[in-house]
Amino acid sequence: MSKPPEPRDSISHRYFRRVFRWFIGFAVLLTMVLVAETLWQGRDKLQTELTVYQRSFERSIAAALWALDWDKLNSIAVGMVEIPAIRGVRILDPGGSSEILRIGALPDPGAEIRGYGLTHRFDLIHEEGFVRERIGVIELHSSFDQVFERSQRQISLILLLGLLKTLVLWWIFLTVGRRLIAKPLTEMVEVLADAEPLRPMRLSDATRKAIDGTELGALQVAYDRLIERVQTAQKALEDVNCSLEERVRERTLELERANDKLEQLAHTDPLTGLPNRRQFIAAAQTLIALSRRSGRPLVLIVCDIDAFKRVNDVHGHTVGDQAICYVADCLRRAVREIDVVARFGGDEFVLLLPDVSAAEALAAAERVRQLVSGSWISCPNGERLRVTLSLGIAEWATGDVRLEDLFLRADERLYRAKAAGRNCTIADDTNAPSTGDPKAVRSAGQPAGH
Ligand SMILES: Nc1nc2c(ncn2[C@@H]2O[C@H](COP(=O)(O)OP(=O)(O)OP(=O)(O)O)[C@@H](O)[C@H]2O)c(=O)[nH]1
Repeated sequence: MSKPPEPRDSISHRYFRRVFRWFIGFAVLLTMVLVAETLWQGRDKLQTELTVYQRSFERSIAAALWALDWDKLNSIAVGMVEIPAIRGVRILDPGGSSEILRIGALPDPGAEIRGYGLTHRFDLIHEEGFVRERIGVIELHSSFDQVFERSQRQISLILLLGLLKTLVLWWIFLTVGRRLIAKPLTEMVEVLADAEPLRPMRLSDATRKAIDGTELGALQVAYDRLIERVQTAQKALEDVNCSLEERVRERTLELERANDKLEQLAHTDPLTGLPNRRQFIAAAQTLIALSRRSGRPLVLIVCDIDAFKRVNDVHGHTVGDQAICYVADCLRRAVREIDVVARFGGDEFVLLLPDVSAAEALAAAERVRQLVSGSWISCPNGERLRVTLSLGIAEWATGDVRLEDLFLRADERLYRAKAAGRNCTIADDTNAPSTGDPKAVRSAGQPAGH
């Protein structure tokens, strides 16, 4: 199980850090606007309050000024300055240039900030009947502290709510972002890190639900489809592999069969199915070696179809082949299982008989000769063809070294059998052909096939 790569940062953190940088900037700006608006409203309220005080005091001040009652004027002004909204009172002459009375904190004449609602100035009017006369100008001064004092609660509330709003929003964004983005992504990474190769992404139900219909959901579906395609391609590859393996197996079998056939052909005579010269020599070497080791007898019989050239000439090669097969069949039937029978070439056959005495070998040779001559071959023209064999026998002797030594003696006896008139067997160096079958001696002077 491989450990998933550790991310350097959380995507939700990074994403929301960036979002909040902008969000906080905007929230601060908005809060500043709200604070400014609140201060502006505070200034308006102060203005209204000063107007209310103007209405309350203007008559008594105007009366005291008309009567030039300085004590009363002074006590009214002192009383006014005790009101929290009024920091200072100044009474000017009707032209508004010379100061008549000054109580409380007042800005220097040049430093007055008019238009900000901190100084409320109005005329003092004396009315008598229908006569209205301006007898002076009065200024009520306030300060920004008053505005702040009046707006303090509201501003604190705005700042507190702004902070709370930002924190709550930050928390909501992080929680939702973690649930919808960071957690599914982490699970995807872990699932992929632990997944078996070529298996679809197995996510929990909660995560599947959370990413359903989103880019992450699409990513998971795309991954699963990719795996499906890879699986299909892999299956196709396996099929191709299987069929290739099957074809290779078939080809190997065919080759093995062909090799067996070749092997068989290399050792078998194709016409008769008997072992050929090559296989006979190999078998003979083994039997000779066994015989030499055990000291048990081993006999070679060489046979040749008599006047076979004439068979070919008179009856054609097909009948000649038929005759060869007939003789091969007789040989097969006449010998034991352990004996080796082979077609040595042309119309010449050989038999190798282990563990037989000279007499038994001669009997076997005679059995073969009689079997061959005892029946006939049906020719296509309806004629009956009888073939005979001449045979030479030689027994492995103590002075023999090679197979050729045995062959020399057997061949020489075969020639003598031919010379003795054919259809007979010669088993020794006397000139007498085998007389086991009187017919053999009788037919010796006549050519085969007649
Ligand atoms: N039909 C056929 N003829 C073959 C085959 N192999 C060799 N021959 C013929 O067999 C004949 C062998 O003749 P020889 O053994 O020399 O002489 P022969 O006529 O048998 O006379 P003797 O051996 O003296 O009795 C030749 O004419 C070859 O052409 C074969 O596979 N089929």
